Amino acid sequence: MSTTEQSPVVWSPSEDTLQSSRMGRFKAWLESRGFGPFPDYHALHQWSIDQLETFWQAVWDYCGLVCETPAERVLGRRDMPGAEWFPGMRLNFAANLLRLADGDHAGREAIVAYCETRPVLRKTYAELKADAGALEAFLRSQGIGPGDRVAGVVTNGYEAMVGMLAATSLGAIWSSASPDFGIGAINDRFGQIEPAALIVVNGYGYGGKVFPRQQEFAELIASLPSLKTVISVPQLPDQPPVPGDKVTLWQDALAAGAGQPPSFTPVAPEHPVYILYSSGTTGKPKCIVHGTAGLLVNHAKELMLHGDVGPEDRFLYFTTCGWMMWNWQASALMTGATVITVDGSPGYPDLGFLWRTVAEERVTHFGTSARFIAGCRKAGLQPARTLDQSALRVVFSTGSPLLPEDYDWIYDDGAPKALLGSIAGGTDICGCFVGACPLLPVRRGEIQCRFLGVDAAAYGDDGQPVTEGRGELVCRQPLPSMPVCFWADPEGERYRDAYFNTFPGVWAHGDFIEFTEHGGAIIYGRSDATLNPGGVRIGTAEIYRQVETVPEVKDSLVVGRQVDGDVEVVLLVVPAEGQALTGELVQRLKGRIREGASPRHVPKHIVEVPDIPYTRSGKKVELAVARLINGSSKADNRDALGNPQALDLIRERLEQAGLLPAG
Ligand SMILES: CC(=O)CC(=O)O
Repeated sequence: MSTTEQSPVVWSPSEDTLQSSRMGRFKAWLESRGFGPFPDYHALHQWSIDQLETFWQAVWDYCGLVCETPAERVLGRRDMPGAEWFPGMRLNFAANLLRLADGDHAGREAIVAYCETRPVLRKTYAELKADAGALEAFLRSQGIGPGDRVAGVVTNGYEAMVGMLAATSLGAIWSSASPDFGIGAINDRFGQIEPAALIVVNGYGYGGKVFPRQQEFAELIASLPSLKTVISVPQLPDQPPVPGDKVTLWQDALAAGAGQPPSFTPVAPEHPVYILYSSGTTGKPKCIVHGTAGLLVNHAKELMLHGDVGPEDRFLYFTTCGWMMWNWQASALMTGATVITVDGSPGYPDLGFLWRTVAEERVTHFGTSARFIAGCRKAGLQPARTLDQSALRVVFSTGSPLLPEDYDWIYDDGAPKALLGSIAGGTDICGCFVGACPLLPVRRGEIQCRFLGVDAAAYGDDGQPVTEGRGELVCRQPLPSMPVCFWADPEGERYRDAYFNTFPGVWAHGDFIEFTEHGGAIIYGRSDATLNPGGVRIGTAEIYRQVETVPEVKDSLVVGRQVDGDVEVVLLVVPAEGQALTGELVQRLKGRIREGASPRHVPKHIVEVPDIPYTRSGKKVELAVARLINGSSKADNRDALGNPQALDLIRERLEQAGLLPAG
């Protein structure tokens, strides 16, 4: 079957969208300047990678980004790693995020913050800017300056946004973690970057429960001697603040700086704006440093052009401050949209909560994870039938590959009128290589396109492009949001090792991908987790696609077990509520995998387990289970996992099944 038959069109842009979406207008704007003509999106994409410098300057100009001193050119050095973007420019990140905060837009809602422990908070652009200025003034009074790290242990709410804007306005570097991280996990991150300031909540709410954390956070403060000042956020309003002599209350910090506007201190284009972290499942997380201009221009392209987000829109991405989607969400401010933040459990009080919020808040762009969409499908939710979704135009999904059945769910019961934008990239680029486009149809099971300015391809092991079929996702030309460096990696060795060792001079992302005949993409999982039974490379998502649409299966994880120089496929299954892995279900799963994928994919062993381990940003940790089953001596960093006890239970079950190596 061709991919056209496998991937029918499930959504098409209207004539109006083709003309009036920002992407449509950008295309027309370029054509009116003598570029093109571009008969379709793919022609525009080709031009964007052929004329990389003209393209990125056009994004900068069209999106209305601001700088104090323009760049001498778009690209200095072109090498990867080490490409030099916008040399000579001086700019400020927060000034760009707040570029529409004055004039007519000042009174518009900038942030609507939903929180399990406090009432909904609504703040205008004028208020957000004023609070960012006040907090910046307080930070400065504490001796915080450009290049210092300001760390946040915060929930996805108003204070996180104000903290980030205050820090980046003064030229400091923002880095955040979620307060449900263990102290060890936070220390693994912030201990490396030595923050000068910390903004920390006194606890948080999740799933209807309250988690006070003052004592643990006091220990965290004691373990970070670099701190000059700490600001305690009253996330649990009835609870005491985080104790300590460096601590100022949030409201006192704002009062101290009240009336001072943000300075919007100009910095160089490569000046770090964010430090993000790899998941760190073995050893300490890598500290990934993102530069100001590159991240900004790439987010402008992704949000305004690919996402079609603008000043009239209402944008909700469900995330925590420990995931790069938080930084992505924050950049929606530069579009002038209202950002609706939600902190707490996506399933509290029930799975319908986010969908109801989308309807009540007239959200135009709703972002979530593939896991959440699959959960809604499995729970039989039908938001499209019961809620007013007339405002909703785009649903974004990321975190893991979105199954074809989840496209069906969105278009039957979820949000049938919306463009379903499956987007993929990651922390490494704080953005996407492939994703949504308002000018293209959505095909079942396919990501719509390569993003503009992204020279993505699938490479075979020989370092040549694969024209048909699967390969390593690579990027052959510099992308502005590739990291400027890793923290504390002066020779750039860890950075090169992470992305440029497989194919010198070419970014290898670590995803196993196929580009389709429509110019779309399908991701089959992480390339380091691919299975090789009989020497044939299989992506883990190929098996999840078959297994996770069986109603009796709640969750699953697949790994390769090395036996006598070959690989056996081992599938772990968490049965749905009230179900068990019976002999009949095992046979049905095998049959389904054989038919839907191939006989090669059929697992040799299928084992029932109570839970699947996930990273803190919601990704299955296949490699930790692979290490376990293959007796690897590499130690797991349990702090990196959201539910480390799942690994212990899997160890027990694998042992009972005789699948662990002796000794
Ligand atoms: C955009 C992404 O790729 C986000 C993620 O999965 O981490």
